[in-house]
Amino acid sequence: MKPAHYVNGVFTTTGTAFPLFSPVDGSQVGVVPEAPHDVVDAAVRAARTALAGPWGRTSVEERCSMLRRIADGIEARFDEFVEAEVVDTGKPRELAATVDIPRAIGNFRSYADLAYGRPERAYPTTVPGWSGSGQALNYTVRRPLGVVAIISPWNLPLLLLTWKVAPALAAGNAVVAKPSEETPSTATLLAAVIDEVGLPAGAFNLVHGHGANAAGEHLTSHPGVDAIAFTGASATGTAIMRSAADHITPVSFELGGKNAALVFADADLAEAVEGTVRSSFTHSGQICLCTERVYVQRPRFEEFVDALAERVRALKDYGPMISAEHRDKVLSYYRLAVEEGATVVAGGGVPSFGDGRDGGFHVEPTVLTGLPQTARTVREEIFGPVCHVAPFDDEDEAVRLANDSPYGLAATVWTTDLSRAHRVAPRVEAGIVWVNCWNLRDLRTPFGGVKASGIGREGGEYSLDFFSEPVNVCVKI
Ligand SMILES: NC(=O)C1=CN([C@@H]2O[C@H](COP(=O)(O)OP(=O)(O)OC[C@H]3O[C@@H](n4cnc5c(N)ncnc54)[C@H](O)[C@@H]3O)[C@@H](O)[C@H]2O)C=CC1
Ligand SMILES: O=C(O)/C=C/C=C(\O)C(=O)O
Repeated sequence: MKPAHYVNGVFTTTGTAFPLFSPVDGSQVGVVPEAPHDVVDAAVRAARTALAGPWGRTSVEERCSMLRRIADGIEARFDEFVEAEVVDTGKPRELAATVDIPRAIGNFRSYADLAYGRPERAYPTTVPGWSGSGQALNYTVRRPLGVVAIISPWNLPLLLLTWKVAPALAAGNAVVAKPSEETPSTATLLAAVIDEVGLPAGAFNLVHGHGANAAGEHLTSHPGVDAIAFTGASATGTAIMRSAADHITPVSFELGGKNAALVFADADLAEAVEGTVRSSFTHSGQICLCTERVYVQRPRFEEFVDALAERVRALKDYGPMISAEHRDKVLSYYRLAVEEGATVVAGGGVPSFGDGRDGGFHVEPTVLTGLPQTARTVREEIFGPVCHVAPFDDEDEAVRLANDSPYGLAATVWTTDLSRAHRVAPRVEAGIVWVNCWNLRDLRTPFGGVKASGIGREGGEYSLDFFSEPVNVCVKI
């Protein structure tokens, strides 16, 4: 299915088309329509109208049933979704088939369960001295925020889009979504499924296009938008927040990370190495949760670096960077690392496959050592298949190094000492701390970051809270 906007229940390709390239071999695989301002305006208007119409009158039971049917609809077209995700991102098919698409289905099912079973609190109130009984019943009802703009990135396109769309719809909002300009295909398929399920026109709208000075910015600065949920770069979060400030629009932000792994000398080293291969190199490091800083307790430092480097040199079946631009950015960090004095213990360049992939946007999985904590390579998010490994001496130093970052999204602690795990985890300034694992996700848990890694929490009830407004009703008895 070719990328198309979906506005008020109608597919359209209005707007200048821009090319879509395969990250695997650099070939052009399609075109994407850039939504002009009037298409974005029409989407926001359609969403507003939907709230005043049948969509605004749906019960939570009806919405949850629709969410389940959307999940079924994605499942019925599973292979088509996998193919579209692979074409757009170049990620290994297995990753799309075992993570991205199943997780999108899971997002709709889990929010259907959560929204349906959601309790609210009531407070029997007595106010001494109040004329009459002085008694009341206070209870809370939740009302949707209204028109919600959802802006999603290219790294986990359907997973991250549906992570926001599902709770937004469950809570009764009308959605205008803009996926990344690099990955429009699964979002268009999602619109097709939503169309088949028969959501009232305007409840879900999709516009394609770029971010700054284009469809994305027009949407996030739109006075008709009541809330913005965004996942992407921290710098983009800053820009969106500026637009949102004009209308005091609430935001939920999942931003970048420069995530640390702490490997203590008592860790199961083989497990820590294998875990770091996953945490640093899954999807070629293009996940905000990926580890880019590894700190290893000094007695095991050399052993860890040798074992990690050997595993990383053996990685062969990895995907490309999303674009030529992003590849160039990652390679500029590989050069910067050397200028800053790094030792490149694995990778560091561009691979040669001897086939069509040489026209694509691959970079080598890379392990660095030898940089000071102040190096830009150690402080800035690279978002590629690279980690820097440095030694530490004791627990306090490990925590200090982990926290010495403008970001605070995720961290991993590798230790067999349970007391240490419980001591260290709460001291790390991050939204998520994994112990002896990485990216083991439960969709009910709070998800988000501190410092430059975001604002607010999504996941489970946290998303339902963001996408709704609590209203206190006080009934005098
Ligand atoms: N989840 C994460 O943490 C992600 C981090 N990144 C980082 O960001 C860098 C840049 O990648 P991009 O694709 O440019 O990420 P980005 O943050 O610019 O793009 C994410 C989404 O925001 C939209 N957008 C961009 N500027 C906007 C604006 N001013 N107003 C409204 N919407 C806007 C984009 O069109 C896209 O849909 C990457 O090199 C990587 O380091 C990128 C994607 C995801
Ligand atoms: O929810 C997950 O499992 C993964 C989330 C990843 C991001 O938010 C990201 O890479 O931006």
